[in-house]
Amino acid sequence: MTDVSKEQVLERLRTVRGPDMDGNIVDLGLVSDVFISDGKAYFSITVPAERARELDPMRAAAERVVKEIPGITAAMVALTADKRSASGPAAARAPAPPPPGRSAPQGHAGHAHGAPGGAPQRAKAGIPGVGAIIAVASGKGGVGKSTTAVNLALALKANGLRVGVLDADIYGPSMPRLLKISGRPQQLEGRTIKPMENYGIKVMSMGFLVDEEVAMIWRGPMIQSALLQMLREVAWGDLDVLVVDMPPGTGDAQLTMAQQVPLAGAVIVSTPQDLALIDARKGLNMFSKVEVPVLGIVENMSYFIAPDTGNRYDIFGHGGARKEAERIGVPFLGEVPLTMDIRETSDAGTPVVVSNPDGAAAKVYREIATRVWQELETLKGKGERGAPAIVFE
Ligand SMILES: Nc1ncnc2c1ncn2[C@@H]1O[C@H](COP(=O)(O)OP(=O)(O)OP(=O)(O)O)[C@@H](O)[C@H]1O
Repeated sequence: MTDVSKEQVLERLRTVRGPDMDGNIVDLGLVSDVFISDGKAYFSITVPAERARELDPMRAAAERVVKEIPGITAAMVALTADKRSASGPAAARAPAPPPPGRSAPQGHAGHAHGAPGGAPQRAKAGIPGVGAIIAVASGKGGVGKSTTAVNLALALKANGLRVGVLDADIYGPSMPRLLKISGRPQQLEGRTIKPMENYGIKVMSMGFLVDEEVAMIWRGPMIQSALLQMLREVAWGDLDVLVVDMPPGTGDAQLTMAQQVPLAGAVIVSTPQDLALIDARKGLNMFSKVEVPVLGIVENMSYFIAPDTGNRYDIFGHGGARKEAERIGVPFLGEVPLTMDIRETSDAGTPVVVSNPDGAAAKVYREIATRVWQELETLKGKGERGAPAIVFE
C-alpha cells in the first residue's frame, strides 16, 4: 500500500468546517503539523479554550474523515487551546474559575474551609485489610483517566504491591473492558461479594453487576449506596493499595464520592492543553474541599513518539501540567506519551503494563507508580507519626 502524504490528509481535512461553520479547519490555520506513521495520523486542532467542549464533534469529524483515507488505519486528534483569541489567554491564565477552596490545593493542610455543609473528613472508616485507597480523577472526561488508573494499578502490582481496583465511574464503567473481565461476581456468605480478578489484581465494577444502559440512569442516592456497597461489602482481602477510578468531572456526584470514600490521596490526570488544565484545577479544588491530599498530577498524551523514527514531537503543548503542578505546589508524577499501543492495548483489554512490560510506556507507568507510593509513604509519616521517634543512644 502506498504511503499517505500529509497533503492528502490536509486535503481531506478541508472538508471539515471551522468552528462557526465558516471556512474549513485547514484554511483557517487551525490544524497543527500532521504526522503520519505506520498508517496512523496524528495532529491537533486549535480552538478557543472556552469552546472546547462544544467543539468536540469537530474533533471527532476530523478523525473520521482522515480514517476514511485508504491507507490510514487510525487517526488521533487532540484539541488545543487558542492562545491568540481575545478570550483565550485570559481564560487560560485566569485563576481557577470560581476558586472555592482558595488556590492552595493541599487538602491535608487546611481544615476550616469544608464543603458547604460538609463535615470534617477525619471520621471516615477505612476498609479492613486495605492499606491505602487512592483516587484517580480528572476534571473532565476523555483525558485518559481510566487508562491511567488501570496502568497505574498494574504498575503498582509490578512494583511488588498487592493491588485492587474499584471502578467508581458508575456512569461509564470501563474496567471490565480494560481488564478483559466478564461475568458476574460470586456472592459469598452474608452480603459479601467476591471481587473479580485478572492480571493479579482484584477488581470491582458496576459493569459486572448491571448493564451499562441501566447504570446511565442511576440517581444520586442509588449511586452512593452502590458505591459504598462495592467498597465495603467486597471481600478485598489484604491489599496495599486500592485504586479508585473516579467518574470524570467535578460536580456534586464526584464531590460526594470523594467524601464517601476514605481516600489517602488523589492522583489528577490532565492533558497538557490549557483548557484541560483549567478543569484539572477544579479537580484539585474538589479534593481540597473534602480534605484529601493530592498525591500529584500526571500529564497524559503529553508528547508523541513517531513509531518509525523514535523521534519525539511536542505537538500537544507538552509541559503544561508540570508547570501547573509547580505553580500550585503539588508533586508532578510524570508524563505519559500519546502512543498507539497505549490506546490499542487498552481497547484490547491487555493494558501496556502487562502486554509490553519492558516497553517505554510501561516504564513510564512504573515510575509514576513509584512516585505515587513514595508520596503515600511521606503522607503516612506526616499524618500518623507527627512526633519524632525517640532514639536512645
Ligand atoms: N497516552 C495515551 N495514548 C494513546 N491513547 C490514549 C492515551 N491515554 C488514553 N488514550 C485513549 O484515549 C481514550 C480515552 O481514554 P480513557 O477512556 O482512559 O479516558 P477517560 O478520561 O477515562 O474518559 P471518560 O472519563 O470519558 O471515561 C481511549 O480511547 C484511550 O485508549
